[in-house]
Amino acid sequence: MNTVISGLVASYGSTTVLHGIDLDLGDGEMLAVLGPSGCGKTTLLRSIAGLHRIDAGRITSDGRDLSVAGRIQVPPEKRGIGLMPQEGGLFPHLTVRRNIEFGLRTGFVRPYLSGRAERSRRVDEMLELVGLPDAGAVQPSELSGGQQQRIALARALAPAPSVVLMDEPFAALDAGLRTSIRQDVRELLKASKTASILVTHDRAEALGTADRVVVLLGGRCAQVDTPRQVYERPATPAVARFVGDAYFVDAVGHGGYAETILGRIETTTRATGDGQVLLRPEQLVVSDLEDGAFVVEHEFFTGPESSVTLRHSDTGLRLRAIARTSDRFAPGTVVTVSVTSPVHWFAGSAD
Ligand SMILES: Nc1ncnc2c1ncn2[C@@H]1O[C@H](COP(=O)(O)OP(=O)(O)OP(=O)(O)O)[C@@H](O)[C@H]1O
Repeated sequence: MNTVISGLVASYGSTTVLHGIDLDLGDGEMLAVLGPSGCGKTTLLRSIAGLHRIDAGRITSDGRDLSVAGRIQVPPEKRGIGLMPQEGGLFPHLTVRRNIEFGLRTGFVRPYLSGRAERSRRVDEMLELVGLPDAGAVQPSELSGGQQQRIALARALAPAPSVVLMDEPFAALDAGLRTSIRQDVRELLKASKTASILVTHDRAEALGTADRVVVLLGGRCAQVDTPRQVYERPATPAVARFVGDAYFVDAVGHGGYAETILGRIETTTRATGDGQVLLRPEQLVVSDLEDGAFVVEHEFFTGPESSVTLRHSDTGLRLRAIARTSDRFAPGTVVTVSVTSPVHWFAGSAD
């Protein structure tokens, strides 16, 4: 186990922001911390980096204490942790080579990287790793946003940290570039076997990039799990809502299925008694049948697919479904809604 956080409590003055976080980060693992604005994501990163003094709990790396509340506070530059801030934070007046070297001159330096020739070789190695072998002599301003992020990663990785912390590193990039650069960054971190924590409030970024996702709600870990588990088997209704569009429908469980106003639906876990099922838009299929129980309210064309909002005629329940753009659903059309895959079950009420 690489980095272990136990019982971490962090505050600003008398306001507690993190209320007892337990987390572990395995060797080479990529963890995404996903949560709404103000839930404490940056505070968690700053605590791990040693930039924020914790009030209770402990942070260790490879068995070494980095922070123990009230007793030990290893300074940031001695933690063996690399930081990749939002928008890269490259020094504009230094060449790319000098930017990467900067991390090798300050802070924790591995003995094998302490000589001048070794440092120079390491910079070349890092430029090669991030796919920009000839960029050493240029100024950061001559590079695109995506290239600057690669250099920021090269700088963070140069001292061979055991962990790299990334705070919304792709926020300033446009949508298309974001998707490709985050996969590049993931591959680079995996290639160098470096563990990492990515802070984001972008669901797709967290679910599509990390090995495990930490859903942080109100300064507490609501769930720590693989992206698929977090999405398909959320621990609580609040997690379900945060990681995707979620609709809850009253149901009565009968073992492997539940009875609902949409009919009998298979459940992923054993369902008994009163509860609710979680429906995601992509699980719903809309069919144009005159005896259906739903009415189309709106149809939004988004290019590859259409988003159809629906209302149950008797109960007023509203759902959103994803439909093929070749199927047209005009407002007012009477339709049936069926569920294509097993659904997640919550015992009791989801509210
Ligand atoms: N220096 C500070 N002094 C006082 N309160 C702070 C300070 N920094 C953050 N906070 C408060 O602590 C809480 C958590 O902040 P934090 O920046 O960790 O959240 P976040 O999840 O990273 O938010 P965002 O996604 O908006 O960056 C917020 O309520 C914020 O207002």
